Amino acid sequence: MIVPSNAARGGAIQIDDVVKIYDPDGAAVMAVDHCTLDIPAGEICMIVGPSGCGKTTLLNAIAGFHSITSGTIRMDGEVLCSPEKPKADPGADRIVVFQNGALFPWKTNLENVAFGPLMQGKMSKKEIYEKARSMMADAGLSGTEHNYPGEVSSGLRRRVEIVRALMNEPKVLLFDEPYRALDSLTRSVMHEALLDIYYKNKVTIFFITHDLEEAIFLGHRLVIMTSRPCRPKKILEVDIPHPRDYSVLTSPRFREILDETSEAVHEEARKSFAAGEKEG
Ligand SMILES: Nc1ncnc2c1ncn2[C@@H]1O[C@H](COP(=O)(O)OP(=O)(O)OP(=O)(O)O)[C@@H](O)[C@H]1O
Repeated sequence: MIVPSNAARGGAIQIDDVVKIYDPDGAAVMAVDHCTLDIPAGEICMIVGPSGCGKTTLLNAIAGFHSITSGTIRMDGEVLCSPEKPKADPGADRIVVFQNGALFPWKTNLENVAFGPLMQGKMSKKEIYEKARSMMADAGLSGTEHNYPGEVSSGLRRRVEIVRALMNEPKVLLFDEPYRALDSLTRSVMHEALLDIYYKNKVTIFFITHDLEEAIFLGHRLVIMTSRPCRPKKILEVDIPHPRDYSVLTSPRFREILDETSEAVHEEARKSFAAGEKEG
């Protein structure tokens, strides 16, 4: 296994036999079915599955937005949620990166990045701004500090979103199809931005996507989910070394992994379509 090098920082997620049933006394929609998955600290774990299979439900359970019905989710061995406490407490250690429109348009990029820690008041204003500037520089955002989000390209805006999340020193970043509906060129810029920032921070990344090529390009590991209710159908290490760049997309190994996985993904997509799940 290609183990990323930040186990010390934490952020390992253990999903153990998790079930989620919405509206158990009424329509009883089972979204997650006895799902077990261990994500080591610092891994980019790509969750691939058809529309409506239950991926977001799992992400929301980790983030603490929704309860689970049974099973346990732990982070670094500590229980986040379980039958005794079905909903995890949301926390700054697990942040959902909202990729579009979550920046305050009336604040500069620097003010956006500094906003969370300023609200928390745990550090001095001077320290916060120093840290914000340094993290922005690391993410290739020098020179954009005093621009408003609307004044920079969408690629730079997305970097600002991620840096804003990282200012809180999370252990886990959660992404829910952030690049869906973007054209492939813009997506490739986003992927580059994400990996650039990841290489400097090495947080655990739980990343949901429909797109197998995106999953293989970014991930240390692919978790292909079944159609609803979701549970891992196939888990595969992506044994292409990081750091990666776009030449990976044309490499023979990339094509081989795509061949090995696309049938599993399409089979689940067909089942999902036949079951009438909404199209994403
Ligand atoms: N609050 C809710 N009440 C009832 N059913 C729900 C609720 N939220 C989600 N569902 C259902 O649970 C199933 C899984 O939804 P979920 O959003 O987790 O899937 P997904 O894989 O993230 O889908 P997509 O890729 O389309 O975002 C779907 O059938 C959905 O309609």
